[in-house]
Amino acid sequence: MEQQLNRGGDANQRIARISAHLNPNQMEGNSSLLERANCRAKGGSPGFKVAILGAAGGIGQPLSMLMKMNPLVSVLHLYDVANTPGVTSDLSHMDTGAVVRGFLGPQQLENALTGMDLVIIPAGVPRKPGMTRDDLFNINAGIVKTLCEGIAKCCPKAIVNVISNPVNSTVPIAAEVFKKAGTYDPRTLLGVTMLDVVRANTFVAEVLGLDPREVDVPVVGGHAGVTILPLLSQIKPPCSFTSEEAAYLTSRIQNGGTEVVEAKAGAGSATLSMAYAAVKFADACLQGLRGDANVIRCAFVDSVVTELPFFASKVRLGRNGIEEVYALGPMNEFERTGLEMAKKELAASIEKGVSFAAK
Ligand SMILES: NC(=O)C1=CN([C@@H]2O[C@H](COP(=O)(O)OP(=O)(O)OC[C@H]3O[C@@H](n4cnc5c(N)ncnc54)[C@H](O)[C@@H]3O)[C@@H](O)[C@H]2O)C=CC1
Ligand SMILES: O=C([O-])CC(=O)C(=O)O
Repeated sequence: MEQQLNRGGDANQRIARISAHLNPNQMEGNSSLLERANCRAKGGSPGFKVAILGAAGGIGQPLSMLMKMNPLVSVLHLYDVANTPGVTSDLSHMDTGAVVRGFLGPQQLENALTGMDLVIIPAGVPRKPGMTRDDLFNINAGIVKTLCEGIAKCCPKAIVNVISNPVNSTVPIAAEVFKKAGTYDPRTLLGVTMLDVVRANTFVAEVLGLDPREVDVPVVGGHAGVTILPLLSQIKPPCSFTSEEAAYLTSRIQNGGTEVVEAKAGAGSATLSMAYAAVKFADACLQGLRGDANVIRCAFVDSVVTELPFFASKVRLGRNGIEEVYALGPMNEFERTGLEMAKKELAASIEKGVSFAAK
């Protein structure tokens, strides 16, 4: 008997294990017999530290689960103003490598952010039918501003993925906050437009009768209505479209978000496909940080490819975040007309974000 107990470690280790079982929440500030410092370390498993802000929401929960399954993640911090204990407890039972810790409320924001390599922000309210993304500005602008102030203070070098809408304004707000704090590095701030690419690949594959996994459509501009500009002429594999097909596909891609908002009939906007897209994008950022070559995705970034200060286009991701922002490439007349419409709306949305942050 004694031998068996000894095999299981000394008394302190046994108590620690029992206590861990009694208190699995891994919540910041939870007191129990077990201090986290007493846990047996996981041997410094390689990987990145990722924080999700808004982790208990419609996007946040599936996003947190998918990031818990990501082998590139060693530590996953889940922050929200509500419900993080339950989400953290639940996810902490998954037998994947990432260690999950939960953080609840503004007092715990700094601890949630300290030491992070990548911060993903899906915090904020979603649309209801009849609303535009810009209608979310009044609530979400302040949320993103406060969270970015925390990032500037606690992990100024982290890569930041902004999901909260309206992305066309929240990314400029984040940039202004970082500029004000003296921490702005345009290579590390990315508005997540991956869902537009995911939708474009899916809808184009439907029309062409292809497997969506074989299709790659660049989507440039921004992330709202006409600012979402799919470049069907640059699709891989190369394919041609009739003008009716191009008009149908462009409209469906631009209105994909509204399609989901209407189908959910008041219960929110895209969450599951967004979580999938966010993880696809976050994984690319982590691959870049790891030093993988040729990691290229579309994102809404600080840019000189047009006269606007921000624009979504293809970027190459690397150890410093964005290593290269690609020019838009050749466009047909339909796309050039779309580009002019996109730029007009984008300019106003960017300006709205910049002046909000200046207040
Ligand atoms: N970039 C994109 O492609 C997409 C963006 N979105 C946007 O993502 C945002 C989130 O959408 P859902 O997850 O569906 O909303 P949700 O309402 O289900 O979840 C939002 C979460 O944010 C939390 N939250 C609110 N204020 C916070 C704060 N100050 N700090 C931390 N967390 C806070 C809430 O407690 C909630 O858990 C919305 O703004 C939505 O428009 C949605 C789909 C696609
Ligand atoms: O449409 C919305 O409000 C959410 C969103 O950004 C999207 O699904 O693309």
